[in-house]
Amino acid sequence: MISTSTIGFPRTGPAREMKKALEAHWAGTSDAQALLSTAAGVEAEAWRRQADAGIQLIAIDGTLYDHVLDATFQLGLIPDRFQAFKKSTAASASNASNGIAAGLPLYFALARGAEGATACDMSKHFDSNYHHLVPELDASSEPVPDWSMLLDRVKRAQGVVGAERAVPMVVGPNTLLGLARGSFDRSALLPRLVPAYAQLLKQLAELGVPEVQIHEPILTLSGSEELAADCSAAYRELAAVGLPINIVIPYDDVPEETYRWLVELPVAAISLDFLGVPGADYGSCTAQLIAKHGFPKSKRLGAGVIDGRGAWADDGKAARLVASLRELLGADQAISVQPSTSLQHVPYDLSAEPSVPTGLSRPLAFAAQKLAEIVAVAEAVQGAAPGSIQPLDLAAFTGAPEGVQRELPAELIKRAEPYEQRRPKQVQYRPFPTTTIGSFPQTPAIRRARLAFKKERISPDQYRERMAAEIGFCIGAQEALGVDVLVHGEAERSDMVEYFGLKLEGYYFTEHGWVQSYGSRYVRPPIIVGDISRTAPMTVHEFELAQGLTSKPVKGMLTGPVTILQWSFPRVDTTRKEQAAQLAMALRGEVADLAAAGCRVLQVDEPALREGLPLKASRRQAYLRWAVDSFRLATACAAPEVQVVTHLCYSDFGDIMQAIQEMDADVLTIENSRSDNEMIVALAGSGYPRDVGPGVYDVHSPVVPSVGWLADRIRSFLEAGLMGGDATRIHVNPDCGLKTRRWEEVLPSLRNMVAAAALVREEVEAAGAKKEKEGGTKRPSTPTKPGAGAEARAAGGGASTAPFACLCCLA
Ligand SMILES: CN1c2c(nc(N)[nH]c2=O)NC[C@@H]1CNc1ccc(C(=O)N[C@@H](CCC(=O)N[C@@H](CCC(=O)N[C@@H](CCC(=O)O)C(=O)O)C(=O)O)C(=O)O)cc1
Ligand SMILES: N[C@@H](CCS)C(=O)O
Ligand SMILES: [Zn+2]
Repeated sequence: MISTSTIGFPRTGPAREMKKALEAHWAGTSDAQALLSTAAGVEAEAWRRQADAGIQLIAIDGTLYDHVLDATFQLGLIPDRFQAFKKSTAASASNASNGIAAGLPLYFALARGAEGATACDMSKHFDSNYHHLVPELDASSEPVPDWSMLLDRVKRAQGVVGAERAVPMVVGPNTLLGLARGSFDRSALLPRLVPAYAQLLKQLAELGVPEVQIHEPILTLSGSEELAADCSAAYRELAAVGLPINIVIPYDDVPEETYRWLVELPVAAISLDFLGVPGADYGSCTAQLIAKHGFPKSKRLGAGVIDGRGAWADDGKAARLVASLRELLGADQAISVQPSTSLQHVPYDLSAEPSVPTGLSRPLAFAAQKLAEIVAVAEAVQGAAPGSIQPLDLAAFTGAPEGVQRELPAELIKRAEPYEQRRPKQVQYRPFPTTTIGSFPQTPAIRRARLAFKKERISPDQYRERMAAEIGFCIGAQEALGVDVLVHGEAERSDMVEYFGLKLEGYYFTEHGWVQSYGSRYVRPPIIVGDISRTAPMTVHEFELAQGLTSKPVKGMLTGPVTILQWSFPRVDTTRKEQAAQLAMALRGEVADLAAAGCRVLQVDEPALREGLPLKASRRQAYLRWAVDSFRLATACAAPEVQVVTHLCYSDFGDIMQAIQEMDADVLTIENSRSDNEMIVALAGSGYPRDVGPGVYDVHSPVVPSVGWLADRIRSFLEAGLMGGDATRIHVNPDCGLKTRRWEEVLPSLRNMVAAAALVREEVEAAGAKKEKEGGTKRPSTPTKPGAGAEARAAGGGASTAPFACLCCLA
């Protein structure tokens, strides 16, 4: 009764075929049919690999961009602003032989935005570094399902692996609603979605699939216990179709109360995550839940025991776990061995790596290797020899445990002076100072140069010169645009985490270990294999080059310890907390070196701070404590005069406002533009007392925002009451880095951003002057808290023309 199954596989292709095909299609160099044909090839290759590995029930995965978008799109839940695309899709579908191809302009408009329609918001998928597109719903949302994409995929899969092994997968209705934004009543909308899913199940049954996987990770969240009645009703209706359902719940254990009713659902199989987050200091409670409450004999237990999102091989634990489940539930209990999450979170195949250091090739496992592990575990347990899988001695290759930074030293996490005292000593700004988040376009030329350097076709000196030229160009461009606080552009960083991993001791790097981050954007997470330390400065050279070219402040630019950890594959022999502390100590050295090199504004990005938040409310405080303390450990050595900026993006931060304040940064730049000022309202509402740079435009869209549109955004910050209307404390910047954009988009976008800031600045100053004239009231842009003295002096000396008043001007 032990079988094998998957619940998702990398959708990238072994050699990033999907990325290349998508980018060619968007660039207009390949048509829809070429894109669909590449996608079909990539999908077939993935299914074939799973079949060849011996997996019995193969999840029929695949997407052109994002699987959550696929569900929203096929349910026809299209926001009104895309009406024009909807109509043109309908028109071309009626003429075209291939309706899927005809739908692509609308599909990609939802994903990437288009003229007149901003893209759907993008958000972290649970606590992973994958990003889904957020469904937008309202009370009147009515599905208009067309499941052609999925049905077409299933038919193709049946041709590859046989009808008996091809298991379709779809994001479930509870999860879709749980991830959606908008004003709607979940209980009212669910019954409207369910018939659309039932229609899919009927069509799948007609195709002769053995079962369907309905992915419901939303059931891992605290609060899911309240879904009992709605979810049970929905699954009763779906089960009535007669197609066996496997409800798949990855990313964490389910809350105990949820487990109680989950096992009663009329489904054929329940797939649970037995592992949770790799390296977390808390474990998954799934095995305990089963031990305590049992598991119904009538259903198959999908045992997610192979780590779907860690890079390490199973160490024998999986077989032991399955064997113990079998002992508990009986040898007649149907159990399927499978990954804890979709394997989309790990690279495709370790054997593609040209050089894996000795001692690592056995313990590491990517998607292809994990398939073999699934089969080996099932065979071992079936053959009653779970011990045949040898445990690994992790300490043997991860270095001496004595080197581990176990605690965060309390005396090192406080800055020398409190915020109120140090902020007046830092760089002061005119109203609406403009800046960017760090990266500028990673052009094909930059990537080619890096490749040439790696392949030793150019010397280290030539590569350094190339990067220096990029920095020069970048500084020149920002000067010409009139940006106030400059950045060096991050040309030398292939990725903001990979770069630091490469410079730090304790990491292993892959050459082909790509993992999809969103759409056509992939990352190569470095793998932590030992204790982490810094052996030399990592960013000082580039900072000095850039600062040497301008008198405006250039931001020192670092990635924070939590983000480096979160976007690496962590060790599993020590906790994440300990690894974050090691990273923080290494970064602390860099902060000191940057400050010594004259850095006045230091940005430490923590976009993954929220991503690392445990899904269960009860586990959050402990995480936030060490996460915030790690950031402080890295930054607290900065002198009071150094302005510490942090940047957060890719998440909603409403529920960690307190932690954000505790980071003790002087300036917070935060993604904002896709979420309708939600963050601004939250910040204004909480009376956040420090400088804020809310993103004014979406960096994921190729659309160049107009001056008028940007000015409205900036005005809306004042209207929301941000910083009490003190415009010198409201920084104007894009949502995130510009590395994915082209200069042709960046230059006009930034030009418009600077112009919009100037426009609203003039308005604010004119309004202030008028008020002053009328009643001698204070100018709205005059700060009343820290920085007031500096601003007053700067204003006296012509604040509206000076880009900023720096420390030396104030001396
Ligand atoms: C901020 N984000 C990040 C996340 N995670 C990270 N680890 N890093 C992040 O920055 N998570 C949240 C968000 C997600 N956002 C993004 C945004 C952009 C990307 C991205 O652009 N990824 C690139 C990666 C490309 C890359 O690193 N390339 C390497 C190798 C160069 C290369 O591929 N060379 C080619 C030949 C090139 C040629 O001839 O033109 C080759 O080897 O074949 C490099 O630059 O050195 C992407 O393009 O996908 C990711 C996440
Ligand atoms: N400094 C980084 C932050 C990304 S979250 C960048 O600009 O790309
Ligand atoms: Zn960002």
